[in-house]
Amino acid sequence: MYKTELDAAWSDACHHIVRAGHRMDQRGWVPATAGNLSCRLKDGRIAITRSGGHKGFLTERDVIEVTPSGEPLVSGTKASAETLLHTQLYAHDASIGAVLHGHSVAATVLSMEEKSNALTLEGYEVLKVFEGQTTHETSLTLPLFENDQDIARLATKVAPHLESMTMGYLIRGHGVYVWGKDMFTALARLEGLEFLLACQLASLQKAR
Ligand SMILES: CSC[C@@H](O)[C@@H](O)C(=O)COP(=O)(O)O
Ligand SMILES: [Zn+2]
Repeated sequence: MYKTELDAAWSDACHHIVRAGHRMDQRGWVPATAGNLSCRLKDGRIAITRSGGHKGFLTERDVIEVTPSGEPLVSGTKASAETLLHTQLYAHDASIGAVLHGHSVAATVLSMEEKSNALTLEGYEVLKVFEGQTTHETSLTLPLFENDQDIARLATKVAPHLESMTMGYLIRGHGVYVWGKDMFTALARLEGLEFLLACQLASLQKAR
């Protein structure tokens, strides 16, 4: 492949990340510098947001390349502190092309209210936004992991569950990870999920 084609693919990946970051910010899912976004190019390169950037003001310059084990390719650049949670998903499943992480109010509060190790959403029409669902008479269970500032250690807690997870998981008091075959799919899943989490939060508040 020629360098210009490689660069065009990189630009495209950055564009997807930047647009998704802006949308997540507009929806209130990534307050201040919270959240991180990545995608994997067809040639295997991994593009991820740099650590500490505001996702509402993302530009192409805030996207950096990391190796499959999460090391920045260019020294002096600092990849997301949670890069390992992205790269473990890419390593686990070759069909994953994008990973999104947000810190919405609903994901944060519900993950603290739920005391078990999973949160189940059921009976909602919007469950049908997820592929393969044809009725509201279904449920989606998201694994829920304890938060940990040691991301390598957190990744080891997530690892045994990778095989059984379909599209995402929650971290207690922290937020949500969602993935898909490409950025459009990951973003649509996140949007569906955030809607359901917001509904669940509203019914919890009503019940009190
Ligand atoms: C600034 S609060 C959120 C961070 O601690 C972290 O959880 C996060 O999502 C963003 O980290 P980052 O290193 O910018 O990718
Ligand atoms: Zn986070």
